[in-house]
Amino acid sequence: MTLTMNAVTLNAVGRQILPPTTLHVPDQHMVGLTAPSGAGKTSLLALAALIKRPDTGEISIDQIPIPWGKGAPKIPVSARQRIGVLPQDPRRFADPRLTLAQTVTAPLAFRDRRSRPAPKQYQDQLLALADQLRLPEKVLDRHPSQVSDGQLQRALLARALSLNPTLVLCDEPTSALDPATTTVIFEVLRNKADQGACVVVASHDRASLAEHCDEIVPLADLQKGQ
Ligand SMILES: Nc1ncnc2c1ncn2[C@@H]1O[C@H](COP(=O)(O)OP(=O)(O)OP(=O)(O)O)[C@@H](O)[C@H]1O
Repeated sequence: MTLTMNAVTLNAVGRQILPPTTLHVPDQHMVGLTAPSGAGKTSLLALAALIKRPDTGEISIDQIPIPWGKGAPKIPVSARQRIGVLPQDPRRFADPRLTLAQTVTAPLAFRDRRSRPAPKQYQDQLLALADQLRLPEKVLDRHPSQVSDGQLQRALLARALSLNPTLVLCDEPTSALDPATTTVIFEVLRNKADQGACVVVASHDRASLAEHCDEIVPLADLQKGQ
């Protein structure tokens, strides 16, 4: 999958919180995005994830522009399911009522129109994802409050990868994590890119970005000359 964002902007409460920004990420490519706090990287990722719509500008996936605005067709669920998102702040995002096994397999259950979590039905995928992210099997039956930040973050990345997305977007995936967990997460993302996905990682961890990404792009550079 390729992602192109052409001069996208985003407004909130009457002011522009993301100035015109242009980003192109080809497939098999992993881009590290850096920016000072509050500069708009979470906003940019929300646009790329098709969670928010840009106020101006255009987003294309595989060179096909996403239609927005009045009368535009709804973005199909199948298109959204090709996008895996790891949000900032796992503690806020994770549902405290679900076990890690239920959390990881939730997108599979949703895809199959199940009304409730069914991790037993997806045992093979669950164990493969847990193995990939070095998530011990014994923690899968625990709830978020019973696991470490690193284990929770790895479970949320497993969840983001559960439908084998071709676009992977991560917002500060390793902030406050130990070096071993950081390495696991970056290696898994690198593997996804090597297998053909387009990966965008916003992070302050320059050393990890330099080690694993194809390029590091400061957000300010995406806003020059627009
Ligand atoms: N819903 C909102 N209403 C008003 N302002 C907002 C809203 N969401 C974000 N902002 C503002 O927009 C700007 C960009 O926010 P964003 O979360 O995208 O930045 P960020 O680069 O991800 O920051 P951080 O690294 O601190 O998470 C910030 O100045 C923020 O205060």
